Amino acid sequence: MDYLVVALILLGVLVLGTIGLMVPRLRRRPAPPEPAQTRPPVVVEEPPPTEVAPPTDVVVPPVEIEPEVEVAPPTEVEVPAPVLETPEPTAGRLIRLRTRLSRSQNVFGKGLLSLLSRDRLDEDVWEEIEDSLITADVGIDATREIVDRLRERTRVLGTRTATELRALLAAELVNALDPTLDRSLRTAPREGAPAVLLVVGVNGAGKTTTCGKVARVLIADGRSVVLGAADTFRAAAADQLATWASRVGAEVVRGPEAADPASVAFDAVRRGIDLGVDTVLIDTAGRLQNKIGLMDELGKVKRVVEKHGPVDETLLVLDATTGQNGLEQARVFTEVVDVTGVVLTKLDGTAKGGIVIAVQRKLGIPVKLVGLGEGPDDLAPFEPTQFVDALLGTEPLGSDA
Ligand SMILES: Nc1nc2c(ncn2[C@@H]2O[C@H](COP(=O)(O)OP(=O)(O)OP(=O)(O)O)[C@@H](O)[C@H]2O)c(=O)[nH]1
Repeated sequence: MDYLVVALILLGVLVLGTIGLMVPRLRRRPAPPEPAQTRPPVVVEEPPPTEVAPPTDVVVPPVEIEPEVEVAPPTEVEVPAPVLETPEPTAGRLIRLRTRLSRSQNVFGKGLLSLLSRDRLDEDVWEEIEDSLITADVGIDATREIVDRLRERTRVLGTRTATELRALLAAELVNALDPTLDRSLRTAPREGAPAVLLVVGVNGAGKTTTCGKVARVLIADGRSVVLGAADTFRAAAADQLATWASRVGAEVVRGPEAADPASVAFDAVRRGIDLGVDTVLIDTAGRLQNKIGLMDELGKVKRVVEKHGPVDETLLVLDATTGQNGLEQARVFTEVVDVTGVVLTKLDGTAKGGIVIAVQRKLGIPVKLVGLGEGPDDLAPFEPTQFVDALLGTEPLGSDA
């Protein structure tokens, strides 16, 4: 019996031992792998108890939901085109500028008319009339002719009233300006090639300004233009020309500083041909020391340009304020190049409008354009009748003004 009890105890110990061995193993197997804890355990301190505020009515502002912004597809940024000026049409410009001309010629005109209003036209009065004309730069020869004719007609016609005398004087002045001369500018293209205009004259006479103004005149009349900056002597001249051109959307051909003027002129004409424009205007330098230098330079410009075709017009720019002295200088140009027309500038700045008559007589070349101010449109086609009327400061008689 004792053996049986001992055996049962042993069996019980064995069973319990086996269970004891199995349980830890079973427990360990399904346990998920513990994350590796490297930090030391954090001790969380309990916050001190806070007083809880009694609940209040919280006004929640309405949430504005922004409408979805439509993002436009990227567009190309448009650079605003430069605002081009619209030059005034040339028709009637002299009439518009008449006030300016009358103002500058006020003394001359008024003086003449008051002489003609005298009761008796004796020798002294005729002498005074002569002096007035000479002072106004009409020139001695032209003055004598004008006064002689006027005296003769007054005598023959028995003219006495101031109005009649004024009309006779105006007629003589117009006659001295030879209204039959062709004053048109040859600016129309020929056989598909642009007309070429050379602009020459002494330094400071207003060549660059005139080129700019003529370009505007042409553009106003519906023509297309290329400008050639062949005044390479004065660097600012090309910039000046470029400014004029940009205002009306014309192109300028310019060379590097001190470039050969002839090569710039040649390139300008070629560009004009390539673009198919109507007219190419070439600004030249005037600062030439002597006739030989002038001949060399202008002669070369002309020769080189003529490789493309003939020069249609050579405009001589003359400063009216330089009077008879300017005329002498101008004559040199006419000996060097074949001048086809005169542009008389700065007539607004002199009381000596009679220079127009002297210029035509001495040079034998028609005045085609007159400059009456620094403004862009202060250039007008020359018209003898309107000019004389403005010169005498009276209302035009029998003109279409
Ligand atoms: N009052 C007045 N000024 C004018 C007129 N024409 C030109 N001028 C002025 O005369 C000055 C000389 O003009 P430019 O065109 O530079 O003369 P330029 O002959 O080209 O001179 P260079 O290039 O030095 O040979 C400028 O200040 C013009 O504004 C005009 O009809 N009236």
